[in-house]
Amino acid sequence: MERNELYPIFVKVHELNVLIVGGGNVGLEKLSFLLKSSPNANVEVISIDFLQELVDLAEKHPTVKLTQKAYDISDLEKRHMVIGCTDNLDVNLQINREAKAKYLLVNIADTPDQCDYYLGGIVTKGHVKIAISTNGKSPTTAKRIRQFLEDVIPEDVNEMVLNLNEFRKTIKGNFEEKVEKMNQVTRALVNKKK
Ligand SMILES: C[C@@]1(CC(=O)O)C2=NC(=C\c3[nH]c(c(CCC(=O)O)c3CC(=O)O)Cc3[nH]c(c(CC(=O)O)c3CCC(=O)O)/C=C3\N/C(=C\2)[C@@H](CCC(=O)O)[C@]3(C)CC(=O)O)/[C@H]1CCC(=O)O
Ligand SMILES: NC(=O)c1ccc[n+]([C@@H]2O[C@H](COP(=O)([O-])OP(=O)(O)OC[C@H]3O[C@@H](n4cnc5c(N)ncnc54)[C@H](O)[C@@H]3O)[C@@H](O)[C@H]2O)c1
Repeated sequence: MERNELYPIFVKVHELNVLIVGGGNVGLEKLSFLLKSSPNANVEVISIDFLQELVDLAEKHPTVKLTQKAYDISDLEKRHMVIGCTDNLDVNLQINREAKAKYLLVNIADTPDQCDYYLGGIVTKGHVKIAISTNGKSPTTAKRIRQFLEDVIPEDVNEMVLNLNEFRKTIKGNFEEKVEKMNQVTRALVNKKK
């Protein structure tokens, strides 16, 4: 069977510069998911025209900038990541090519073979964040697993994180002793009831 070789990372998009090219339905979907998880993401959306819904969403997020123009290579200056989602295949291919030449991470929405990275389904419970990918095989499955986990993971998992964060500051000893202590107090979570 083909392996999933993707390596997930959690990116500080509020400290990076993200470019989205294309302000239509797909641009709106990608921007919505990005802002849902990262409301202060630094994003510029460049597009010939914009869906009104996308304009309304951008107005609620001061770190989102909209620029009305056709894409050209200069738009890739000072970016860390790029998402291309125009309705012009040639432009999307051009974005992919030009971004790759600059060693930028590029995603051409809904086009797995043109992506250096995929956007995933995301579950957020306070400080706990879980990202889901099906290796690009079934976004619908990623969405359903996201909905399932949102339902079954309790909201107060965040309390555990905060409590353990406090507790860990009180433990004395070397690194091994601390790890042992943290494992001791959380053991009940994984020991199944007999
Ligand atoms: C997770 C999520 C995040 C997000 O969008 O931010 C996401 N797609 C979502 C939903 C969704 N997208 C589509 C449908 C319609 C049903 C369907 O086709 O299944 C639905 C479901 C719905 O809307 O109900 C259309 C679609 N998408 C892709 C293709 C091409 C293909 O599959 O080959 C097609 C067909 C286009 C066509 O037919 O022309 C490809 C990609 N979509 C990905 C991410 C990446 C892989 C993620 C992974 O590894 O699993 C990848 C590879 C690239 C990328 O875009 O990053 C978000 C759910 C968020 C959530 O709800 O939590
Ligand atoms: N809508 C969907 O649910 C869906 C699903 C799967 C695939 N797709 C595909 O994804 C692509 C985008 O779909 P969409 O629904 O977002 O299209 P759309 O027409 O709603 O939006 C495309 C956007 O790209 C912009 N654009 C076009 N050329 C540009 C350029 N040179 N520079 C900058 N901006 C430019 C347009 O101004 C427009 O805002 C299409 O190829 C479509 O076939 C769409």
